[in-house]
Amino acid sequence: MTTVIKGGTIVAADRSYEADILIEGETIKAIGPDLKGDTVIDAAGAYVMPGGIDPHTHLEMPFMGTTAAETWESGSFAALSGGTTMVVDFVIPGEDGMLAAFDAWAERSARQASGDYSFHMAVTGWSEKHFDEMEKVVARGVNTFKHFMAYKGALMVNDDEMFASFQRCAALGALPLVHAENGDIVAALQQKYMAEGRPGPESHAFSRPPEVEGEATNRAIMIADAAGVPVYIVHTSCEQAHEAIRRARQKGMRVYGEPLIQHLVLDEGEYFSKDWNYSAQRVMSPPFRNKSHQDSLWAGLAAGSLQVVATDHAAFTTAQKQFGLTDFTKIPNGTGGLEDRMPVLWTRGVETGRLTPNEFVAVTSTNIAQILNIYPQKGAILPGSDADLVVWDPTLTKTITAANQKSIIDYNVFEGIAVKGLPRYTISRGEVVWSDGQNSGPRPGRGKFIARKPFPAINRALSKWKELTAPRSVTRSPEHMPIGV
Ligand SMILES: NC(=O)NCCC(=O)O
Ligand SMILES: [Zn+2]
Ligand SMILES: [Zn+2]
Repeated sequence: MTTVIKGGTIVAADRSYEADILIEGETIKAIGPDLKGDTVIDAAGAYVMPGGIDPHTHLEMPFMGTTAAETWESGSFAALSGGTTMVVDFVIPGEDGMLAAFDAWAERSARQASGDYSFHMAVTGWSEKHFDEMEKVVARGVNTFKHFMAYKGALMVNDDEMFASFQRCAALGALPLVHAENGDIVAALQQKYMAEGRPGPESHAFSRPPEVEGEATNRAIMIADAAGVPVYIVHTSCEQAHEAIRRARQKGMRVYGEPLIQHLVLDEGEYFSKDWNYSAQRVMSPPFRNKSHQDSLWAGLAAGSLQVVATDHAAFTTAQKQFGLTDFTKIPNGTGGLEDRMPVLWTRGVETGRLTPNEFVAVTSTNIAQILNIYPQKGAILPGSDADLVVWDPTLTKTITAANQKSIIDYNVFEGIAVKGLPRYTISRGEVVWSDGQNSGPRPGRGKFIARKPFPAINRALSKWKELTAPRSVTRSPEHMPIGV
């Protein structure tokens, strides 16, 4: 069974050109003019791009005394409807450890996901068990380990634990990921605002200023350098953190930064609404920042000092947000965005000239596939690549509203934003899983787990350089030593 995507302009991270794409089964067979197939997908007037990859989601995550309400079924369908064909979700171990948590995530996703997925593993403490389990997790196809420098008393790890885990990552060929906020200072500021009788959601932003994120980002980079391993900073939201990443990269360090679509377009004013629900629905960490931070993030994407755009989709209902009605520290942290990342980034990025279409593809798909070591299976339009594609129609428009979304959450943080540029078709491993105007519907269970191999090349380069530049002891002959030693 073959399919031809006809008449479109292929937009890859490195170039744009006109060609048809022949799909055989689940993969791309050929690219060229006048290709023929059993069925034809019309791409006239449209761009054909690699399907989006969201490297940061939390579907059905147990967190802050509740569980994120977005399910694998609703979340993966929401993703496909917005042009995202793969998500990478965070496995958060409980008391039973990493392997038991992996199994729970694998069971939920295998049953429900309609698009492809992969996992990161969180390291939430340090012991011999963590050390041993990390190797088994890598063998199961996970090459990224997440460290929370915030959420004190829950997920947070200290510097020595992070250093130990980063060294283990280096040895296993894995990449550490970091939520960079100084958790001690956040906890102290949270107490201060509560003690002052300021329990509203705006205090969430006050307790997590950009300096708290900048300091932790610098510290994470320093620890990664000491461990001889690259590092990926998740949800980079401010100039202070971006500056740390930029500076490290200029020094030759392999440091990656991930802004979220929310931080690029929504600002701190969201927390000053008179409507408690409205502000609480937007509580996430780090919080939304002001326009100057947004400008910094956009500039970083264009300049290449920031590489990817994610959502950190951690979607809680309004009722769940109300757990923090009298105490902002109890509002479950997180917002949605899976469905809207691609259209909002296109509208605010490409339509305004802040990003080229090729840069759009790089930050929504290709760079992510390369950093996570699944390129060119994903993130590419090349013969042999998975046929994960979006036929992107730059003339389609809609106004985002919770009333029409695929997500099952009862609000949308992008409510009222008019977007121009949407998928005409989303294709996942050769199958049309979304077509504008005709609800193809999700087929829970069709999504596949994508195993990711460790990164021997980068880690070998780093460890070789570390060895060459390591401090050397001085060998001194007896005549150069004080008498009696
Ligand atoms: N970002 C957020 O507020 N919630 C999800 C968990 C995390 O990534 O910190
Ligand atoms: Zn985080
Ligand atoms: Zn997250």
